[in-house]
Formats: sequence, structure tokens, C-alpha cells
Amino acid sequence: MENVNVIEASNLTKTYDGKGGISNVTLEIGEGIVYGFLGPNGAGKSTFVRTMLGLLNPTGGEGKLLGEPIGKPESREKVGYLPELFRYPDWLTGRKLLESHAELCNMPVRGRKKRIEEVIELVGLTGRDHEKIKGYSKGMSQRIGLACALLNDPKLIFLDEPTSALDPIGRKDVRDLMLYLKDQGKTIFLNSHLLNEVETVCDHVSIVHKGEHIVQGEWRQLMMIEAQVEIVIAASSNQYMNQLPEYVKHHEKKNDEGELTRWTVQMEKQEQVPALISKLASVGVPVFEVTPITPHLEDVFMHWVNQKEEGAYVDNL
Ligand SMILES: Nc1ncnc2c1ncn2[C@@H]1O[C@H](COP(=O)(O)OP(=O)(O)OP(=O)(O)O)[C@@H](O)[C@H]1O
Repeated sequence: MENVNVIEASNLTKTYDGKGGISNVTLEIGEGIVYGFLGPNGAGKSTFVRTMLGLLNPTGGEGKLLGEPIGKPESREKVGYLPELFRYPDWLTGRKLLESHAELCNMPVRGRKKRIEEVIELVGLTGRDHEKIKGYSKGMSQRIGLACALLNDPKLIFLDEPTSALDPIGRKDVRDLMLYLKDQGKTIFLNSHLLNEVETVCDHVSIVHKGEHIVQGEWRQLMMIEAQVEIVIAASSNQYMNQLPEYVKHHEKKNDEGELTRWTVQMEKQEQVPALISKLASVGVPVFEVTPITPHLEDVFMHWVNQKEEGAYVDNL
């Protein structure tokens, strides 16, 4: 099967009287990807999504959803959207809201009831769907919003900060739902300011900051901002650790564990890790353990923001 891009943006820009918004976003997202659009409040995430959905007119560039130019109603036919701030008529019950949504999106009458049951179950509102939205908690409101976004069985789903109003259990439920949708082959575009949320569910990530598209790539690769490892060696080899090769930027003894000692060693690149291990082995240092140290998520984020500010070309890793 031909691999079609589900989302395409080319220098897409939307500013408000020349200010704010988001500028020059270029990206391509294939089918079945969970894509994280990560940035702090005000970075331009909602502006980008609303522009892609044709709710705002771009001030520059182009975009396509499922092969159709943005702005055309066809581009939205198989798209679901959970806005960040939404208000539904709260005198309706959850079920009535879904029924009116089914009407709005022209769902065939046959099969509607079944689909409504399905989404109610999917978002965990079974048994609460006959209650008025007025009495829903924040978490339940978010769930009914998700149910609306999924009702038409979309191929592509935009979720704008879907867990920001939720407690840890609610967050986990939404995360599990995203993973379930991914398993179903859906493409998900997730706006989030939560590093940890993006890390848990997204394969690919864009980092956005102050209206700028900073970097994009596989999250695994974006995380490799430095190569830091913990090494456990025989205590008798400690002396050698003061004569490490030049590419070792920093090293520090963590603790003594009887016959063994634990060190942290920092290099510039991941590729230098095997070289260091060979070097240690070649001079007879017994290495018992080498464990990569994952950088803090905040450090990863700031690393890429600083790179951009220093003018480095960091697009498309
Ligand atoms: N309608 C508007 N008129 C003027 N400026 C706007 C408008 N909407 C957004 N902005 C500005 O554009 C920038 C990006 O806002 P946007 O809401 O897209 O960011 P965001 O990353 O989604 O943040 P948040 O998660 O807080 O909504 C901000 O500086 C914001 O003040």
C-alpha cells in the first residue's frame, strides 16, 4: 500500500496582526503515527491545529489533511477534534450530545445507536450517559469531548491538551485510549505541554516555542542530547579513570561498593560509548556494568530551544 501522508504542512504560518500564533511549520506525518506537538503555554500549538482544521485562515504556507488542502470541507471528513477549551450545551445529557453530533456529521441513521454505545464505552462513561452534562466533573466532560471526537470513526484525531484538566487516573485512561487508537491504525496529533505525556505515547515529536517550530524527529533521537553512562568497574582500576580519553567531557565517582566503584561518565556523542568501553577493556579495566543515563525531559526541551537560539539548523532529525 502506498504510504500517504495524513498531515502535511509546508511553511504554514498563522499570526494575529503580525504577532503571536505560529510561523513556518513544515512537517509530514504518516498513517498510524502518534505525533506530539510539544511546547509551553502560548507556544502556538492551538493556532497550528486550528489552522490545519480550517478554523483559522493561514497567513502563509500550505497544508493538507488526508491529501485534501486545508480549508476544504473534504479535508475534515475523516478527522476528529478535541478542542482545548470546549463548552457543550450543558442541559443535554451525554447521550443526547452524541446524538446531536451524529446528526451534525451526517452519520447514517442505521448503526448510529451502536456507534454511540461503542464510544460511550470507549471513553469510560457507561452508566453515566443519561446524566446531564451540567453535573459532569471535569474528567467526565473531557471524556464526553473525546467521545464526540471519536464518534465518526475518524482516521486522524487532533487532541488539544486532552489531559490538562484530569487527575492522574484520568490522564492514564486517556493515555491508554490513545495507545488503543494507535493500535487501531489511527493517526493522532497531540498538543501537549506535558513532556512526560508526550514521552509516554508519541513516536514522533515537534518542539515548539514562542511561535517557532524548533525541531522535529523521533523522540528517541531527540532524547540523545548527550551520552551519559554509569559504569561499574573494579575498585582497583580507579586510578585509570583519571586518564580517560579526551572525548570524555566529564566523569565523577558516585560511590564505592566494596570491590566495585560506580562512576558517571559524560561524552559528547552516543557513538563514543562503545569506544570508551573498548578502551577500558584494552587497558585491562574490568567493567561490570554500563548503564545509559536518560537525560531529564526538561533538559532535553531546553537543549533544543537553546540550539535554535544559537542559530543551529536542527530541523528534521
Ligand atoms: N485570537 C487571538 N488573537 C491574538 N493573539 C492570539 C490569538 N490566539 C492566540 N494568540 C496568541 O498567539 C500565541 C500562540 O497562542 P496559542 O493559543 O496557539 O498557543 P498554545 O501553545 O496553544 O498555548 P495554550 O496551550 O496556552 O493554548 C500566543 O502568544 C497567544 O497570545
